[in-house]
Amino acid sequence: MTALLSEETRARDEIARIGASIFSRGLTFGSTGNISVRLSDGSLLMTPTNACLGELEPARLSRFTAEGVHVDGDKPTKEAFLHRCMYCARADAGAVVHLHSTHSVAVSILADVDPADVLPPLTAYYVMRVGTLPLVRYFPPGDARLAEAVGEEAGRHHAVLLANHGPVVAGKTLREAQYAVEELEETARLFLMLDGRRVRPLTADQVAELRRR
Ligand SMILES: O=C(CO)COP(=O)(O)O
Ligand SMILES: [Zn+2]
Repeated sequence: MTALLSEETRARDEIARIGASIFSRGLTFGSTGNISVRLSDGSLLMTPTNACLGELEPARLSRFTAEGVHVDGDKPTKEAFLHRCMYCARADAGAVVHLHSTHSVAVSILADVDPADVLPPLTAYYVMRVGTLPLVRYFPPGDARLAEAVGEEAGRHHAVLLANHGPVVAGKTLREAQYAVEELEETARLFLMLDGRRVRPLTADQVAELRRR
């Protein structure tokens, strides 16, 4: 019990710290975005709805039992079901981060991207931390159909891009999810910067070599 309590306390503090870091660097705005962590007993901590990621209070985070019952904290994010769909499909996921990071959102609005894999393999770190990125078709924020559509991709992909909305990324740890969503955002930025230029993405062999590691 003591070990579990300290695990929970640490997770609450980490959510607030990483939320503040994300917000202070302009990676999401206003009250957009949400973060969750799965504890070792299967219970979930989530950011409350309409909370600013820059000002999270560890004690007010929403907590769900492993069975999905909201037991304490403020009213949870409207994307709670979406986060749960990610965890259901990915047994190894320990955290999920959803942001409205500007360049990723911009790419989610482009008409001519490949919905099976939105961004090209521009850099090794993108391939290592994100890999492939399917576009999930548009549904309103918080809609059960959006969560279901994410759930359909989540078994094969830890990162997805919600059309006209933003990225959702799972990781084994919150750090891992944070680093992956930041890599996605920077790659989206590079992709937009390079628009109209001739580019030399990694070759299929180079991508395959990174995946074997
Ligand atoms: O990004 C958001 C919805 O997609 C923010 O919603 P919440 O404030 O309910 O977490
Ligand atoms: Zn959102």
